[in-house]
Amino acid sequence: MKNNTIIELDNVNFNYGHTAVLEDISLKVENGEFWALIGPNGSGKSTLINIILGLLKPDSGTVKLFGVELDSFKHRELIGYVSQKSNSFNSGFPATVLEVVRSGLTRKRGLFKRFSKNEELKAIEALKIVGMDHFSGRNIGELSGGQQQRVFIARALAGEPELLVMDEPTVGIDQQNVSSFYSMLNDLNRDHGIAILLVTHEIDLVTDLATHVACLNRTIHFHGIQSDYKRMNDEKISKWYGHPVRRVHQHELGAEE
Ligand SMILES: Nc1ncnc2c1ncn2[C@@H]1O[C@H](COP(=O)(O)OP(=O)(O)OP(=O)(O)O)[C@@H](O)[C@H]1O
Repeated sequence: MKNNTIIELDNVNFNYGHTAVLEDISLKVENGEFWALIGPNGSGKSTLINIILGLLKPDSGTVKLFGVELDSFKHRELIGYVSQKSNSFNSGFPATVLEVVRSGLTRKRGLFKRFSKNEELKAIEALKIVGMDHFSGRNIGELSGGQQQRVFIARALAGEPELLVMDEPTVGIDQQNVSSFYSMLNDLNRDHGIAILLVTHEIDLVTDLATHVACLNRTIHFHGIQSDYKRMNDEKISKWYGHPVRRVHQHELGAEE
């Protein structure tokens, strides 16, 4: 299903009771783009994701996915979702890495049928993409948070999505592994052409990866290409964030451009 515009929000409003949480949100995500959605705590990021996933209905405005109005959209398999709470299995959880990834395929096979060889290969392929194929026989609960999160990306990839939506997938992952996690997302986007919508608090690191940035605090304060976001001064960002923000630039970290 090829459609250049993957997500199209037009004047979307959403309230919890009498509290306005999202106001006048308009945003377009095109095929192959990598969007970082940033904003302070409580700014409406998860609410917006839930609207895109069809879990919440906007009070007004329109949402189209792959060119189709949300109410009529049937191809949920085109969207893979990874939440911040995926990586919290305890060590005794009785499922192997391969089983977790294969469970991403069940929608297509129907219950109680055996997995075909082809599906098994798809699951292994997805694990290879996230660099976790050598863990396929291990119990999911024995892996670190970062490794579990890669497995959940593989699970989403096994369904062959065209868009990957992630809500703070690096929560609980240590800093060293966060960088390699983001570089894996970069490969997914560039080499496999998968569009990404990533909710994150990592306003420095991720904006070197994302092609586009949307800044949300109840309404969208900025949306556009990464270089324009980088050019904006920190005072402007602090203003809509509601508290002082200072971005650390790569050259300050001594990293090569
Ligand atoms: N089920 C709910 N009922 C009422 N209010 C809610 C509900 N869920 C969220 N809210 C409120 O809506 C606002 C937006 O919440 P949301 O979780 O979308 O923000 P967020 O940007 O994802 O926050 P965070 O970065 O802290 O995860 C907050 O003020 C929150 O308290």
